[in-house]
Amino acid sequence: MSEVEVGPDGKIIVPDHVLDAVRTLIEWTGDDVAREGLLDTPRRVARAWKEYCQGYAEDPSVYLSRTFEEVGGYDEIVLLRDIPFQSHCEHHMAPITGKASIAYLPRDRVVGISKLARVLNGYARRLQVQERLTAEVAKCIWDNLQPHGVAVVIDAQHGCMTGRGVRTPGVGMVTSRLLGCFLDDQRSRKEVLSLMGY
Ligand SMILES: Nc1nc2c(ncn2[C@@H]2O[C@H](COP(=O)(O)OP(=O)(O)OP(=O)(O)O)[C@@H](O)[C@H]2O)c(=O)[nH]1
Ligand SMILES: [Zn+2]
Repeated sequence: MSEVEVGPDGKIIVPDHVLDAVRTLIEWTGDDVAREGLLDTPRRVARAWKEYCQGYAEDPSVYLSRTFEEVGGYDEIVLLRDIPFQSHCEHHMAPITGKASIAYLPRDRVVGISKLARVLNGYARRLQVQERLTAEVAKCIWDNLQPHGVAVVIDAQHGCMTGRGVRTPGVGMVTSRLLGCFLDDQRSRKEVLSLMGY
């Protein structure tokens, strides 16, 4: 990822070639980059994209480095249900909006629950396909917490299918990645999917 410079106003300084790229796209779509309402748009668009894609500047596994072992012997499923998120598809750079449910069965330690949402956002704020996003979140939890099982289910709508192309608003894409006991043991799988509401 390229380094960013920040100005005295605390905002990212956008290099000229990035401004030019946005201007080129605006012109190509048919508008006039010199009209007043669009003068600052290239800078805003560039900064917005840096924010949409701020996951490139993060290593989500860092969020799972702080764990707690004193959990009163709790050894059941921990689930964060229906976490809203936004990502962008790598094919059209169109928004992917949806919700994710993330569960794990701890082995000997748990993590602060907000960290599961942080891991999700760390991967969502990149150019993605939903399948990879689902797999990356699951793998990160599996590798770093070494739990008995991990389950991630994502239900999302793709802007490239609603605002353009096939234009089918309201269609959800559902992906899942089950690891460990949630993959191997049918009862555990049923339990976690039912807690998630599936
Ligand atoms: N599997 C998968 N496909 C996606 C995802 N996001 C977007 N797509 C699809 O990526 C495909 C790209 O297909 P192409 O034929 O190369 O592009 P296109 O001509 O713009 O396709 P249309 O969207 O059908 O107009 C489309 O079918 C999209 O619906 C995703 O997260 N996972
Ligand atoms: Zn797309």
